[in-house]
This record gives sequence, C-alpha cells and structure tokens, in this order.
Amino acid sequence: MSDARNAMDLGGPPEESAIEAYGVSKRYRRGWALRECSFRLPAGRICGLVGPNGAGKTTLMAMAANLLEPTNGSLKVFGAAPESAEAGRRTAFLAQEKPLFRRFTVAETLRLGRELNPGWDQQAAESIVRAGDVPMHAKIGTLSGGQRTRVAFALAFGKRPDLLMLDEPMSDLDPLVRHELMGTLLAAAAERGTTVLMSSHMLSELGDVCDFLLVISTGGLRMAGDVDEILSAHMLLQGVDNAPGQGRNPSPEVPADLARHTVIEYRTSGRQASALIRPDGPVSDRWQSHTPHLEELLLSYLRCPDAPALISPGAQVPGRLHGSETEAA
Ligand SMILES: Nc1ncnc2c1ncn2[C@@H]1O[C@H](COP(=O)(O)OP(=O)(O)OP(=O)(O)O)[C@@H](O)[C@H]1O
Repeated sequence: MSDARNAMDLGGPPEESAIEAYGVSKRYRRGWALRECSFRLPAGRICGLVGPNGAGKTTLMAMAANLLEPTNGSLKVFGAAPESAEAGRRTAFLAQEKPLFRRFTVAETLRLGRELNPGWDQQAAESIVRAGDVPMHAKIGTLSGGQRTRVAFALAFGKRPDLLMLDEPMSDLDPLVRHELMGTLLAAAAERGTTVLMSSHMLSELGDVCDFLLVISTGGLRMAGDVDEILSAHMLLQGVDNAPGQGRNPSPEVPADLARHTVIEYRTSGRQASALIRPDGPVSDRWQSHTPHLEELLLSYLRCPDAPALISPGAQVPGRLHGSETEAA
C-alpha cells in the first residue's frame, strides 16, 4: 500500500488528485458526448479508461489535456486549470492518431521535444526508440504504424510528465512491443509516481497494468475507483435457472432470491444461470459464488449500460452529489 494511502487510513492528509472533474459535460454539434461526469483520479495511479466506441473517452482526455473546453462543468489537473502553464508542464497526451511531423527524422522529432520541454529527458526518450531498433535518421513518414507509436511514446515519456494520458496506445503494437512498453510505463510510474490514464479496449490486459478504473458509456460515468475495491464489491454467481426457457434467453427474469441485491447482469443458457451482483447481505447457498475477474466484470457493465453506477469513495470529488451512484463496500 502506498504511503499516501496509509496516510489516508491513519486520518492523515488525503491523497493528491491528478484529475478532478466536476460535473463535466461536452456537447458537439451532433449532441452530447459526455454528461455530468464527476470523479477524481488520485495521483500515482495507473488508470484504465474503458468504454464502448463513441463513449467519450478521447473527449474526456482531450479536455484534461486542454485540447477541448467542457461545455459545462470544470476540470482540475493537479489542482490547476487545464489551460494553466503549470498543468501543461506536468501533462503529456499521446493521442490515438499519434500526430507527428512526417518529414522530420526521428532524431529531429526528439530534438523538437527537447526544445519544447524544459524537463526533457533525452536518455529516456532515446532508450525507448533504440529498444525498437528504430533508426534515428529515418523520416517519420517512412516508419510503420507501430514504429511511429514507439516514437510518439518516446516523445511523451521524454517530457517526464506527472500525468501521462494515452489514448488507445496499444492498438497498433505487436504483443511483444505491448509487453515491453507497458513494462517501461509501469517502471516509470513506480519510480517517479507518474499518474497514467490510459484508454483501451484490450480488457484482458488492463488487469495486469491498472490499479484504478474509470468506465464510461453513452456519455456517463458508470464506474470509478480502485480495481481491488471494485472487484471485491461484486460477486459472480453460477447456478441453475429455476424457470428455464429454450436455449439462450436474452432477457430472463431475475430470480426472487437475488432481488435484494444489485443485479448488474443475469444470464441463462438452458438450465445454467449466471449473475453478476453487488451483494447486499448473504447470498442463497444454491449459488456458487466467486470474485469476478476484471474482464468478466467489465464485459457485464459494457453489456448492461443501465446498471446502477458505482463510484467508490476514493474516486469521489469533495462537495459533489453523486446521484444514484452507490459506494463500493
Ligand atoms: N469533433 C467532433 N465533432 C462532433 N462529434 C464528435 C467530435 N469528436 C467526437 N464526437 C462524438 O462524440 C462522441 C464521443 O467521441 P469520443 O471520440 O470521445 O469517443 P471514444 O470513447 O474515444 O471512442 P473510441 O473508442 O471509438 O475511440 C462520439 O459520438 C463522437 O462521434
């Protein structure tokens, strides 16, 4: 457990927030992309940002990186407005399309990073590029998609940010490179206390990397908090369906003995039934129960966007009503 969390348990000062969002909404011409998002991401965490296509993940990160302004509400980055010099200096954002100058060589790209960023770490940036055997004299436009991603990573890392936001960083990387760059990321975060906010659709890999989660869908915050707290607030149940239909039933009726619990998802296949619940008291012993894996839990929430939201106490911003959301146990 981190010193900061120990301090909290002992009634010491609360952990610093890397991001605080107060009722943030964003409206584009076509409509709302995000509605009323309030949460905090404590500093030093590696946070997975999960949601279906079009959920608003890029929009949220772009607002924290001062590339977009909220329509309503406000954000703070390390206590400062995203447009402040302080927040800009401490933040790096690796956008999904990895924008780099195609005519620059790799060496020129890193030189530009050095000139633009006072705290630039040339050695860290170069070692990321060299680990992928990317030639320093190669023009960006001649690199493969994965090599360009590596250079963009190096540029973001070289800045030595306190908050590193990565928009689907792994999508065009082969499995070995993903593993290597995630290792670099974890080492940097452990060594320097860097906060990482990373959107990803690779649910199976998030569990190895992240210790905090933000889940959004249809523009709203569905879940936020410490991964361990979130997992332990849920139970995956398996048993026999008392009223089986033919084959897989897309909307089976939730059995009466689960009614007292918060049922996120109830599914049946023939006589087999499974449910993801947030238990409120003991569960009937006709069910076999276990703590879900992160991927199982996320898939249930993504399949059931109307399930009640869960914002754990450590992810709540002070002085903000969290509506119908429930606290993790
Ligand atoms: N510049 C824009 N103008 C109009 N609508 C936009 C714009 N950018 C995003 N949107 C819309 O806002 C919503 C959220 O988009 P956003 O890119 O934030 O989603 P996302 O969660 O990052 O999706 P993905 O997983 O596909 O990358 C989508 O409906 C998208 O079409």
